[in-house]
Amino acid sequence: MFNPNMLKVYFIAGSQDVPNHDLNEVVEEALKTGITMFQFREKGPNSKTGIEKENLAKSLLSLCRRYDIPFIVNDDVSLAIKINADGIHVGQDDRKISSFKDDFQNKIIGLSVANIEEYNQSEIENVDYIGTGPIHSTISKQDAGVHGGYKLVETLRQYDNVIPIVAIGGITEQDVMPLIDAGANGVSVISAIAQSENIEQTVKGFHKHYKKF
Ligand SMILES: Cc1ncc(COP(=O)(O)OP(=O)(O)O)c(N)n1
Ligand SMILES: Cc1ncsc1CCOP(=O)(O)O
Ligand SMILES: [Mg+2]
Repeated sequence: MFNPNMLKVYFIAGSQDVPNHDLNEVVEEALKTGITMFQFREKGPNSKTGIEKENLAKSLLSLCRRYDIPFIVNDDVSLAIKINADGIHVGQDDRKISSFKDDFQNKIIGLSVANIEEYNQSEIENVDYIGTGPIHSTISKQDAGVHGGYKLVETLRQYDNVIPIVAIGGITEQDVMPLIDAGANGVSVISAIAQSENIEQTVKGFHKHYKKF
């Protein structure tokens, strides 16, 4: 089911990231123009909860299905199971993968890993990819911690030359080449797409840099 090419232009968003727009419209535009995976991250100030969150998740899931793009849920394992999402992304402080991995057979499991220490304490054998960052400073996650630059990816790639890595944190299209050079398989972005005034141009801009490889 999982293929590392899915990490190339991995869009992450929740309604809080598009305060003046309908998230369904933003995600549909991004799907139409070539994102390779989507993560529903409804989290932080002004995000939806309960039935509103669930209904939004369901409508975004059906949009992703229409474009045949994997729909991943951030953090909320119960929601992912309930709506039959294509996968789940968890961090170091979220639920342990061993506690839910049986429910995600043939689905995608992503884990945030920022450094070797986190790598060594993680159930790497149970994950399809790792999300590494923050590469740069970010406006989209208040507790993202100190940004570590391309070196974060380089260090993890030297340690494990197989695990698919997606970079995250303040990424724009100019970062694609150096991140791929550092060993990433793709980039994940919130604001570069969510705040774009021309989503088509932005998504195609990311893809353009892969064509140089
Ligand atoms: C692809 C990807 N990588 C990293 C993260 C961050 O996950 P986490 O550290 O659990 O933080 P929250 O996103 O839950 O605030 C991610 N979501 N996606
Ligand atoms: C979820 C997450 N994890 C580390 S940085 C980050 C936010 C990425 O958002 P942006 O692409 O807007 O910097
Ligand atoms: Mg998390």
